[in-house]
Amino acid sequence: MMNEQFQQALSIIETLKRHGHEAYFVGGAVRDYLLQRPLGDIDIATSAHPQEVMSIFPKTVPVGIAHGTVMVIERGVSYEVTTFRKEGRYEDYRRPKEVTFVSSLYEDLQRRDFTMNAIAMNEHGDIIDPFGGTEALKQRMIETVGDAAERFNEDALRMMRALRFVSQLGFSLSTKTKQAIIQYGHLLQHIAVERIAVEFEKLLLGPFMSKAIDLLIETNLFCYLPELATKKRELAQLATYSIVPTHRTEAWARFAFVVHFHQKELKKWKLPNHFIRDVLICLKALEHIRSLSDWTVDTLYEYGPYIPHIERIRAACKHDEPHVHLLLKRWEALPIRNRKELAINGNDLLTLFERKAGPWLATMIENIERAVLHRKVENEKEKLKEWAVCNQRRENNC
Ligand SMILES: Nc1ccn([C@@H]2O[C@H](COP(=O)(O)OP(=O)(O)OP(=O)(O)O)[C@@H](O)[C@H]2O)c(=O)n1
Ligand SMILES: [Mg+2]
Repeated sequence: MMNEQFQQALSIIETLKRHGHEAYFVGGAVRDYLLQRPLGDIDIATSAHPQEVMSIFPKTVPVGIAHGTVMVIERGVSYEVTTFRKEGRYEDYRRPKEVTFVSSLYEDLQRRDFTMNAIAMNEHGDIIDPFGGTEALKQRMIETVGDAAERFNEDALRMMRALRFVSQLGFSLSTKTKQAIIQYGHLLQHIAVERIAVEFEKLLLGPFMSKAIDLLIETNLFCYLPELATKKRELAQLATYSIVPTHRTEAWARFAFVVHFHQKELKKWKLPNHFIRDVLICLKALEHIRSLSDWTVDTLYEYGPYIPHIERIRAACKHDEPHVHLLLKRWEALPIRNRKELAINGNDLLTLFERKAGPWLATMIENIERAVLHRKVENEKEKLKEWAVCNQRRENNC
């Protein structure tokens, strides 16, 4: 029978039905349920209009009223409830500005991207599958609903979605779907970079990333991704890596490292600045950490929280085993993990030397930090004071 997440969501369907509307589970959750994979968000399609949905449920957020979507919150879980619709007028190959609500589930499913995503399930767990989605799941095949050209012209992002599903599920593209991507790949130029980046990130994180990257190359879709048109060879290199990234920072940093992206290129992908900063830290580390022996007391200390990312990327690029656990143990065993753990601070030193703050202070703290890290002195306040005074004398003598 239905799993727990669906059971929880059942009350939403039942409430809608009690008010005389049709309602079904649709989209990725039904697909993943049939594949016995962990479910993401649960989407519900209904004949009720957004205003009706908002009046029926006590807790709702109008997240996309224009597209017919209302978020319903029940017992702390949010569900996207979307009115049966077909896309309206298409502008510039992006999702339409307006939608037309339709009365039947069939028409709603008909406008969805792939057959595996166009399966509905009712409150009894019965499957409604007018486009052969379950068969496609069995065949492990990604196939557009109806005419591929139409589906990709409605929303060109769907071509990226196809490849990210390849990466996540290991499925193949049907011949007609692949041909259409080759033919309409250029439409991706009309899509907001942020939306492309979301799909590309999922592609980078998938267990079948290599297969997806190979298809990105085979279909020439990579030509329409920011800063990648000239990076065919580098992308092909990325496709040879077998380690599945465990984190988005790791995924992007590995990608950036292989295709030689720097700040400028990462900005073109419109990634948030704080995230770019994290990726750049990993890239800097990868320039000099090439083998396990490059992990020294100093590099462990410098990159601390980034060690897992960096080590996994290093290993992936070298077709080597990552030694994350070992390195984290070594990192934890360091006398200090960051400057805040020093048993002495700036104020202590100002008092000790009866001097005004100045550049000398930063140098002094850095010297103490290095000395503690390399076990030249114990991390104890009195010992550090003593060491600081001696250090100062030594400096003055030279
Ligand atoms: N460009 C798009 C985006 C979405 N959909 C439809 O809307 C559903 C929900 O979209 P979304 O949550 O973005 O994707 P999922 O398929 O649910 O994948 P995930 O599990 O990653 O959320 C999809 O299954 C598909 O039926 C579509 O037809 N065209
Ligand atoms: Mg979803």
